[in-house]
Amino acid sequence: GDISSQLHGGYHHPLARSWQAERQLTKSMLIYPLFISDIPDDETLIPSLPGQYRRGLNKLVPFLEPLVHKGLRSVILFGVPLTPGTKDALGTAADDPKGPVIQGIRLIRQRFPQLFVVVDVCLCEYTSHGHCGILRDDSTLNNQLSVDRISDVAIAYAQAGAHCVAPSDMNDGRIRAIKLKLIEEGIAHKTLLMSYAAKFSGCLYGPFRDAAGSCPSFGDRKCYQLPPGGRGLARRAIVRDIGEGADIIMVKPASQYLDIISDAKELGKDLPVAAYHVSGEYAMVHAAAKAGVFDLKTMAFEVTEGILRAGASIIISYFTPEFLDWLDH
Ligand SMILES: NCC[C@H](CC(=O)O)[C@@H](CN)CCC(=O)O
Ligand SMILES: [Zn+2]
Repeated sequence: GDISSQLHGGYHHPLARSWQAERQLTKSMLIYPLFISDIPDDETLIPSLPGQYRRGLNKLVPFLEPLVHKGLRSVILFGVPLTPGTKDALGTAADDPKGPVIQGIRLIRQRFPQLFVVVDVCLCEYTSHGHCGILRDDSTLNNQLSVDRISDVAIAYAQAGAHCVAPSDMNDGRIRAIKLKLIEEGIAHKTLLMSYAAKFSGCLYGPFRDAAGSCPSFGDRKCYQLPPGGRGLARRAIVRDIGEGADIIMVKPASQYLDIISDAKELGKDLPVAAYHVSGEYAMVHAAAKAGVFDLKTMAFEVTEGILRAGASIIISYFTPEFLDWLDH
């Protein structure tokens, strides 16, 4: 037949097939989420997040040592305050210098200087109401108070040694506020600002909320996380956050939002795009593999291939420890 109809020759060999991919997963693309609690010797399995644990400060180093040895390059920290009475309406504990996150930053920076430390910035783990900001009397978010508080927390984490701060709150204007305060504090030159720019509401965060104890005590996050159908809103949020000074744009969740990752790459073609393979997506792959739908490792790579194909070059993934092993063989 017509010679232009012949494509098979281009991918008949495994190496040629690998050449067809614009990006291939490497260890340096992976960021591993860590749940750090305020009970020093805590090491508790998170039932809804297979193989993942909540750990206190005393358990972090022994856990991380072998992973760093295997090539772990970056972690993203989430604080899990368990001590009763820690939470309040303002999320005061979020930037407690004695809290698990700030102490975790210092410990990890000191023991693993080669690790790139990303810190999630939000209030939902520290507020009594569980929302990602400060509320008005009518229970809607007070944008100005929330942005002021979130940006203060981001600065505290940066000053404690975070290489990167990543606000996952989805309050309007927090990227600009954080960038301005980083500049005022004279640390903008050594702090990467990664925006959860296109973060969608939905049912894929359940296991995380179990782990972090960050469920909203009433209502939901539909008025500040993006509506799943809102592709235009996501594009507008991405353009806005790039304009406000984001150094990396993140899309979250990942596997059901590949069009948004592709949009982010198009709109932010000069920035790296990150994608967060969230707790529900991770748990889904485990549950399906356990049900015999497919092989776990095969699917973990297949999901990741799609996320990379869509345009991401950084992946936040709970599969990171396994990928460190799988990528070596
Ligand atoms: N700050 C929001 C946390 C948010 C989940 C939520 O909406 O509660 C994500 C953490 N950044 C959840 C991540 C996950 O599910 O893995
Ligand atoms: Zn939050």
